[in-house]
Amino acid sequence: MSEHFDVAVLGMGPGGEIAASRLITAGKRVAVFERELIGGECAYWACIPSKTVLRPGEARTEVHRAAGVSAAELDWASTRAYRDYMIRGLDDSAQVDGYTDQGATVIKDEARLTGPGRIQARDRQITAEHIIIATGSEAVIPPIEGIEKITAWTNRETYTTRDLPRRAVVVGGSAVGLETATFLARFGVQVTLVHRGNRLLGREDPRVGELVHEYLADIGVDIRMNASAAKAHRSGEDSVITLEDGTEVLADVVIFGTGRRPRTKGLGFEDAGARLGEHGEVLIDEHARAGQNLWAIGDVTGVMPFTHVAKYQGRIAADAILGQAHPATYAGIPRVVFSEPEVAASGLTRQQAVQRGIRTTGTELDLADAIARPWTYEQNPRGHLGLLADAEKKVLIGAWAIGPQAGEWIHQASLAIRTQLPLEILLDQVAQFPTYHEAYQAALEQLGA
Ligand SMILES: Cc1cc2nc3c(=O)[nH]c(=O)nc-3n(C[C@H](O)[C@H](O)[C@H](O)COP(=O)(O)OP(=O)(O)OC[C@H]3O[C@@H](n4cnc5c(N)ncnc54)[C@H](O)[C@@H]3O)c2cc1C
Ligand SMILES: NC(=O)c1ccc[n+]([C@@H]2O[C@H](COP(=O)([O-])OP(=O)(O)OC[C@H]3O[C@@H](n4cnc5c(N)ncnc54)[C@H](O)[C@@H]3O)[C@@H](O)[C@H]2O)c1
Repeated sequence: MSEHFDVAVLGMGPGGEIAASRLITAGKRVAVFERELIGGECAYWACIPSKTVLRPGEARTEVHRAAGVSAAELDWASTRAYRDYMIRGLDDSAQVDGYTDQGATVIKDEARLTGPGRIQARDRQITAEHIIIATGSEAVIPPIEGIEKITAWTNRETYTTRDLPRRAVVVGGSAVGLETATFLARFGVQVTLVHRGNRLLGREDPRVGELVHEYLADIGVDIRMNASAAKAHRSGEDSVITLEDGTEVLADVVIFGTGRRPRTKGLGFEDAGARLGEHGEVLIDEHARAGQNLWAIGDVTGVMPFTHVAKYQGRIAADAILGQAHPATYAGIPRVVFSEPEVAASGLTRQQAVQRGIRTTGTELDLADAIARPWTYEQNPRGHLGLLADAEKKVLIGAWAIGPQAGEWIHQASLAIRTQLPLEILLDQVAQFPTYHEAYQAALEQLGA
């Protein structure tokens, strides 16, 4: 006999958690399914451990760069201990109890859909009026001949490792690759970064890639551009990657930051009415609807694979189920890479704007030339801000920033892009002196806003 619920949530990463919590609070009868750990990739193997282990290196850099303070040393054993605390020792029993106490039915098993409104988890049959698919994504390792012979890690092994390797090859020059290279290099690991594109962070403005390249090279990362990992073999203790031009790079471990794929295979989503896109993602409308009473949120949708987007879509879907539908809009959502210093972007790149036929004006500001905060913050100050405006509508359409805490101060641009705030209002904003936010006024004046 099957059990019936108002809503079933498949996958309890950040997207599933937000949706489930909202629905439980609204009094719905909710069943949640999780095949691994409640909290998902983000909480145990991705955002949380990576940002936790990046922070000591960042703090040490700040100590070294601030005038009048010295002697900061990194300690892997205590960093690891704090990381393990932050990832709850890979134990989600408190989360299971928490949801159970709130009245949800927690099923720690893999679920698959067997038809509209029907779910199976092991031998348990469940029906639900609404189903939310929140099954996330999984790391992709490119098909490389000989890969089985080497020590190959993804983010999972990297961010739960007990011991640091002495030498690492990091494959992929996007968010995972850059954050991983920064973390390891800061802890004294000899890092070679192999990237097949001609610039790092290839989806961002080319200037961002250039600046990131300089900063990463400065901390000792050996960067190989236009280089694709073609073959792999083991030589004694070494894992060896042969690049397409025949060059060999060797290390104790090869870490892949080569993208992720939506987790949809074999889960019966199409039988329940969902349509999958060319990368296997569940296609959704602006309410996160994937079919009749079927919803999808987070990485599985392939819309913007970030935790803040998974959480946003969780709110969108839950509100639609609760009869308070409001459409999602993805304009101006920030994209931050927690390298050193941080890289942040929002809205369109110039290339994307041109493709949409927008006439643009843009500017780039070296923060040290324009504002005081970088100088009071550190010696030899770092930081740039780039702004892109629609020349006809006179609104901001894109922004990028590199500098200490850029992930915090990008939000001013995010809000302006999202709300299409007129440039003249933005220019009339008065930022606290001396802060990084002052860069916006300087850049807007340079832009001739
Ligand atoms: C190294 C790394 C660092 C990152 N850092 C950041 C960051 O700093 N900021 C940021 O915004 N994003 C970051 N991301 C991206 C972020 O991790 C994802 O966007 C986010 O986890 C997506 O959330 P989700 O809920 O869609 O899926 P997930 O977190 O992937 O969770 C999905 C859950 O569903 C479960 N599941 C899957 N299939 C089933 C099934 N059939 N039945 C039951 N359960 C199932 C899984 O076990 C998992 O727990 C990072 C990613 C990586 C790899
Ligand atoms: N701070 C954050 O918000 C954050 C941090 C990490 C990851 N993430 C998210 O996680 C997802 C995965 O990130 P990612 O960096 O793994 O994926 P990605 O898809 O952004 O980038 C993968 C990179 O690997 C390169 N690559 C692929 N195969 C290669 C090969 N054989 N040799 C050399 N280079 C190769 C690609 O050209 C690409 O640049 C992204 O969507 C990202 O947004 C977010």
